[in-house]
Amino acid sequence: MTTAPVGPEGPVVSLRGVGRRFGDRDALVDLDLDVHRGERVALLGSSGAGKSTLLALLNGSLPPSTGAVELLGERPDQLSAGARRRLQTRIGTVHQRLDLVEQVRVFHNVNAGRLGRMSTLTVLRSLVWPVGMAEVRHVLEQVGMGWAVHERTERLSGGERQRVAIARLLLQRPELVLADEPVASLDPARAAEILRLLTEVGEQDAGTAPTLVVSLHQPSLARDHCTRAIGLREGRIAFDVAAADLGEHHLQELYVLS
Ligand SMILES: Nc1ncnc2c1ncn2[C@@H]1O[C@H](COP(=O)(O)OP(=O)(O)OP(=O)(O)O)[C@@H](O)[C@H]1O
Repeated sequence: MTTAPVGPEGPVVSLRGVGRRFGDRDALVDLDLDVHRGERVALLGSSGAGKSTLLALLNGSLPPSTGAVELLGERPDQLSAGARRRLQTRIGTVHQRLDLVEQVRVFHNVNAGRLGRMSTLTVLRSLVWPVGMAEVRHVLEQVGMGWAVHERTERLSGGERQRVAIARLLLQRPELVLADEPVASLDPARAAEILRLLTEVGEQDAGTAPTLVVSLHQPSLARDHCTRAIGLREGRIAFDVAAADLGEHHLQELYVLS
């Protein structure tokens, strides 16, 4: 198994001729894509364009139907289940549904960020005697939730839950951060704040530039927080431009009904 981080030159994500089919429907068609360390990529596209499918390929949870997906220098579809899980501990994903356990206290949810690095015994023991509380407190403070360490997760608002999910990511210290519409239900100020936090996840250690792929519906957020914008239309790349160059004509390509 290769565990060394990908060198600065090697792409964090490399897709060659990648397609994904569900039954008789093509969700993604013949994608070629490289993402390099430090890039912040916004994925734009109308509903059903293939954004979530692409993010599932990028976290190794979904194999491609055709072509090759390489993540952090490895082919997840060619790894054993154990090696794939280890690879996935190096990739942090924030889903729309956040995947928090509602009935437990916040520190348990944050501590789940290191599950891949702890033995099963330590995981079970930590349910009773939580480990690493100082670190948990620290990452919660980073997202402005230091007060919530012992709160029950079910009592938190939607925006607070989102911050807890990001604190969990901070503890995981992933090399690649993936986020599927993380700000879809937030007001503009909160949306900007969550994106700022997401771009900072990888900046904890000196010299570690964050690599982020995030699906968004608001082009202004892509321009403000990302370096690159990729438009998906009907499973294909419609454009791939510097985020600063994202213009009205790009969006028309995506959102005008055919
Ligand atoms: N598990 C699945 N089974 C069957 N079809 C699927 C599955 N996942 C995705 N699809 C189909 O693949 C296509 C792309 O879906 P995907 O969820 O990737 O789009 P999206 O761009 O993320 O859309 P949205 O913005 O609505 O979340 C859609 O036609 C969808 O119905």
